[in-house]
Amino acid sequence: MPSFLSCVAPLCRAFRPLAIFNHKTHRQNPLFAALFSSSSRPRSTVSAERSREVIKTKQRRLSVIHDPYLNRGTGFSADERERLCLRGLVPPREQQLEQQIKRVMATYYRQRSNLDKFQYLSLLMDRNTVLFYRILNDYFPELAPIVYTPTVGEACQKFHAIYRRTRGMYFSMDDRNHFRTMVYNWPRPHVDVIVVTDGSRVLALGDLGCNSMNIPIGKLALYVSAAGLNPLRVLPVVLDVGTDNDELRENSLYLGLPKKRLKGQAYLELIDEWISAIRQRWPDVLIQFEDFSSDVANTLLERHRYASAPVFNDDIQSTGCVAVATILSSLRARGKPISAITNETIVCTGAGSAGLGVCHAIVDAMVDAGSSRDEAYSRFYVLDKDGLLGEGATNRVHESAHKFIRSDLEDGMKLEDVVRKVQPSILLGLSGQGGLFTEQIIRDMAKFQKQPVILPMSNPSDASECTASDTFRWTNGRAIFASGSPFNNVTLGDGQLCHSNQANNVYSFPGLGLAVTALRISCVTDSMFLAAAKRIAQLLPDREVQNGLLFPPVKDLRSVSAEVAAAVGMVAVEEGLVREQIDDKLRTDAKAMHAFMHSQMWQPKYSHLVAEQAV
Ligand SMILES: NC(=O)C1=CN([C@@H]2O[C@H](COP(=O)(O)OP(=O)(O)OC[C@H]3O[C@@H](n4cnc5c(N)ncnc54)[C@H](O)[C@@H]3O)[C@@H](O)[C@H]2O)C=CC1
Ligand SMILES: CC(=O)C(=O)O
Ligand SMILES: [Mg+2]
Repeated sequence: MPSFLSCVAPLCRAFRPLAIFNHKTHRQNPLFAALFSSSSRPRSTVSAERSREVIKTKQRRLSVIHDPYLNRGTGFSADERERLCLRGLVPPREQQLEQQIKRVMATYYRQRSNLDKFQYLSLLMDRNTVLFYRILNDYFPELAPIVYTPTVGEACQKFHAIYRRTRGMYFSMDDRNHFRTMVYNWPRPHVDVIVVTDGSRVLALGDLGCNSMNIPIGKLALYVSAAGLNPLRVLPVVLDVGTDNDELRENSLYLGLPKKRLKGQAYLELIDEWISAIRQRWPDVLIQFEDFSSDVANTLLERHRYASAPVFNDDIQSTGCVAVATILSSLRARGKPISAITNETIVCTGAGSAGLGVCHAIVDAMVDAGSSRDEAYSRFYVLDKDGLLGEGATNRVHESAHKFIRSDLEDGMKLEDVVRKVQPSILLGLSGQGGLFTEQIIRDMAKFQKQPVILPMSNPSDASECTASDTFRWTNGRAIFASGSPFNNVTLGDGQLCHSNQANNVYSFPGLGLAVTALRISCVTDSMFLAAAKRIAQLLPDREVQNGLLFPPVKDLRSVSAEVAAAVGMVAVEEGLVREQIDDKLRTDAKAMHAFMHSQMWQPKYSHLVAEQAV
């Protein structure tokens, strides 16, 4: 029997010329109406109310302690100890979360390296879900660089060497034709978000094959911590389609298939089979494509974004969102209206999926601010490893780069020459090349612009095109700076405090996931990301923005995510993509939507464990 995907995919591909999702056209189309309104979940009306959580369990004794979601370590109450048969299995004195946090953090600080800290936190995550997320929330600015970029990069590189126990699911090319049964091996009935990678481009570290599992795990930890997704309902996935990383493939400790990467039609069919299997068990689940190399990232997004909803690519779309937010906020910092985005001159180094995703998102923002699409494209100068994309670049770049090809400048022109020639207001780094923005280039930027906007967005830290301290020194503190991985703020010799912002997609994807889950949004559209970007750019008062702080610090990510979720939710209502039945107040009142998103967040606290009778 032909699969659902094989039936609808050719029809959906016919709609691809609509590169920017036109929701009105799509809604009027019966095919899309059917796709986006179908659901296997029973409908219930959602309001801002939320009931207090009680967990019922049939488990007893050590199986309670060995289940990280039920385990409270020393924190079981007397009642729980009695009813769940835990007397004598844990030390006698009951402790509160605060005391547990104190002990865990003291041990954390004794870890010698960042990788040791990463491992220690992974073990905690395996042991006690609530304690892990409470600590991640309370110490977010300190711990995020460990569970996420930059340390997660090192943890991926060494995954085969430090592996301890499994988390998430692996679908390998040897499992083809079994995906539909394999999905039922996942023990939890509900999944809201899947982050999936094939490990073909992990940060700027290249092809890490099956070692990439820590990326989906890390991203999902951020979904839980930064937006309150339920940790029981997230699933990290690696598609092991081989690796072209010879060193890994030849290492006997490597845990993926020691085979070369699957390519071409066979690769696309494997992804089709996987998505179809996932949709069969969890029709509504949000699928986030993560760290797919640029040769497949766009193809996969276009193939699945309308055929299998909801799907998005984090590196293309959420990175675009945070870049637009950064630029809009930088306009406020420069004392300009945000509509002045149409006048920016942008040099972007990197024409991969992230670089082009960012450039296309900025084009959309310029069009939204009143520019024509052609005028918007003309504001860009995009470079790849061979220099400026001029007329000779047509054959070497992905078709999504064609609109950015310049006919007025020489193909392959060097970055320093481009900067001198066009005197950009914004310099974007999505090249993965650490140190690409040299002293000369940054000093030139500062010559041409009173407040040059310098955005080295590549990860991890070593791949950053420049550092915060160099940038502020070379511009005498005049630059507006945001990087992909975190840098400390910088105090210059004269005592001036310069803010280092983090332009990372963590500001957007968690909130998007919260909205999609809470409202059962059927399709992720580019207008949702634009609305989120505009919201993020307005979160801080003028006073702070004018001091160079572009958006709230990462410690406030939960409130940022609620704002993002509310913005996404309002767009979804307008576009007719909400499948949950919601009351009228939520449809019309942005404040109610915001309160609702807050109310939907999972909180890391010990809810009451109730012993259910085993049958
Ligand atoms: N801050 C954030 O939230 C995010 C950052 N990124 C980062 O963006 C970077 C790029 O990601 P992808 O586009 O997926 O990678 P990619 O490897 O597909 O693209 C890299 C691009 O940089 C170009 N390049 C290489 N050397 C260059 C040079 N000397 N000058 C100009 N261009 C050069 C390449 O030709 C290619 O076009 C990675 O470091 C990734 O970690 C990606 C997603 C989100
Ligand atoms: C942040 C991210 O998604 C990346 O560097 O790939
Ligand atoms: Mg990524």
